[in-house]
Amino acid sequence: MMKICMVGTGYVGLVTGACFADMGNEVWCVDVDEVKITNLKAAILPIYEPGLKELVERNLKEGRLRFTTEIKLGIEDALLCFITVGTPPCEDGSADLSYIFSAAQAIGQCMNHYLIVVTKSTVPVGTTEKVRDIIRQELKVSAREHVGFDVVSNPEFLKEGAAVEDFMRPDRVVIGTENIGTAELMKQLYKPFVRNQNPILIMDTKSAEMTKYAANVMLAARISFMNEIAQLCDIVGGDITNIRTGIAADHRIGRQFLYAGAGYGGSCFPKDVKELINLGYKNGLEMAIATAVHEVNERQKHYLVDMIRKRFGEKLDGMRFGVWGLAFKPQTDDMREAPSLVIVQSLINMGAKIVAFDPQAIKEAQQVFEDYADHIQYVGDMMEAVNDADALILITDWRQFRQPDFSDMKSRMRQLVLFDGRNQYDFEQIEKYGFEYYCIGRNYRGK
Ligand SMILES: NC(=O)c1ccc[n+]([C@@H]2O[C@H](COP(=O)([O-])OP(=O)(O)OC[C@H]3O[C@@H](n4cnc5c(N)ncnc54)[C@H](O)[C@@H]3O)[C@@H](O)[C@H]2O)c1
Ligand SMILES: O=c1ccn([C@@H]2O[C@H](COP(=O)(O)OP(=O)(O)O[C@H]3O[C@H](CO)[C@@H](O)[C@H](O)[C@H]3O)[C@@H](O)[C@H]2O)c(=O)[nH]1
Repeated sequence: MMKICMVGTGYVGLVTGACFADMGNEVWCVDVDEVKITNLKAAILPIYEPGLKELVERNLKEGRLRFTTEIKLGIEDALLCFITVGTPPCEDGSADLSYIFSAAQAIGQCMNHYLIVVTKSTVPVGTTEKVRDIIRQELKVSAREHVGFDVVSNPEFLKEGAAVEDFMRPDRVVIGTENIGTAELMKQLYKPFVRNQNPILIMDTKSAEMTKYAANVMLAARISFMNEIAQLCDIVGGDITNIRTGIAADHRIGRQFLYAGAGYGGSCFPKDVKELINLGYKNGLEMAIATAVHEVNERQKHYLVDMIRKRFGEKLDGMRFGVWGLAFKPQTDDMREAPSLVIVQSLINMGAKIVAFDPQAIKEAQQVFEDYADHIQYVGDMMEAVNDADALILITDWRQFRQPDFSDMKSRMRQLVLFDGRNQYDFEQIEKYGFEYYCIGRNYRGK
């Protein structure tokens, strides 16, 4: 059993804290957001994440997981303190490290015994050392210079929508430290999570920090690459789904993250690609691949809108578009950088009315689209979204959209036009019902 403090109780802090607690550790989750903490004490979660509520409820009840706004209380008995605050993008694309630095300051101000401070947030190379400097400085000010501590980089690789599963069974755990004792302790902490020969990788701090960016940008690059090939297929022919299976059979390429679609979104890929570009720029190196990954994704987010424009023209006044899926991916209510933001706003700006359904993200969407409220109607059932619609747009690949009742849709829609941003349907299946079908990288009409 280890005593652990999480500073920042968002996706990563809450999932990590709950999973550590579930393995028998004693965990305090700290956050500056009082409402969040009050709710969490009553097991009311700020996010939707499969399996997380049960985990929080169980560990709260059994006393291993506790919540507070007071960092002093959180680190009082702790041996490990994880920084899991946000690192959102600044205007220029660089990571905003102000939350990291204020967390480090707060830790330094109340630390009075040996503590290992772990940066789990995604941070650019050198940040963990800056955290060390800030803590050292704070200890000096409080004349507690004799208090020892260490810093470690331990980036997190969980995916939203599968966060608990990913944390409980990680492909690998990356630990960046130059200290053998700290490495050993971190290994002990993660031992229960590592199965099937999946490694715990000990490396230097800077490599650990960079590994996180390299992983995300590599994954984002696969998606942008497939999206670009898909757009080319729409011009010259070929079906991106065939091409995907054709290349995925090569073990060197593999099967995952090769799905063309409406573009990648979320709180990680877009910001991490931009930060890597920015880090290169600041250091005199043009990050040509990351730049292209970003640019292709921006273009991809407009691709469905371009198709709609080609089909219906510039002016969509009086037209009604059903939308299936608003979250940036299935199994989450997260709307950060979701492709739906670009698509819905563009269509409204062209005069359209939107009728939207998402299984989890409607509450989030209402906030995000506040300025567009007069032009969006939210419905609680996927079929309601297609009533009187001139077209249906599928943006997020929630499983429940996989096999809809096409004949019911046919009886409800004004025009049978379907824009599928996630290649969910077969042509034969769709055309049998008389739908005009547009998708990504399978639209070649000149055959
Ligand atoms: N969301 C993911 O799937 C994911 C996965 C891997 C890594 N990451 C990285 O992890 C970090 C956190 O991401 P997130 O999605 O969990 O963020 P989040 O926005 O969901 O949560 C951050 C939390 O930190 C709190 N906070 C801010 N300053 C604080 C302070 N000084 N003291 C205490 N709490 C404070 C905020 O109130 C918020 O609740 C980011 O760097 C992100 O890139 C995220
Ligand atoms: O083949 C694919 C796979 C994903 N996506 C899109 O890519 C985005 C990101 O998806 P995913 O990676 O599943 O979700 P995230 O929760 O953003 O997870 C990523 O970002 C996290 C935060 O850094 C990392 O920890 C994870 O390893 C990394 O996968 C979503 O918009 C998906 O729709 C595609 O378009 N095609």
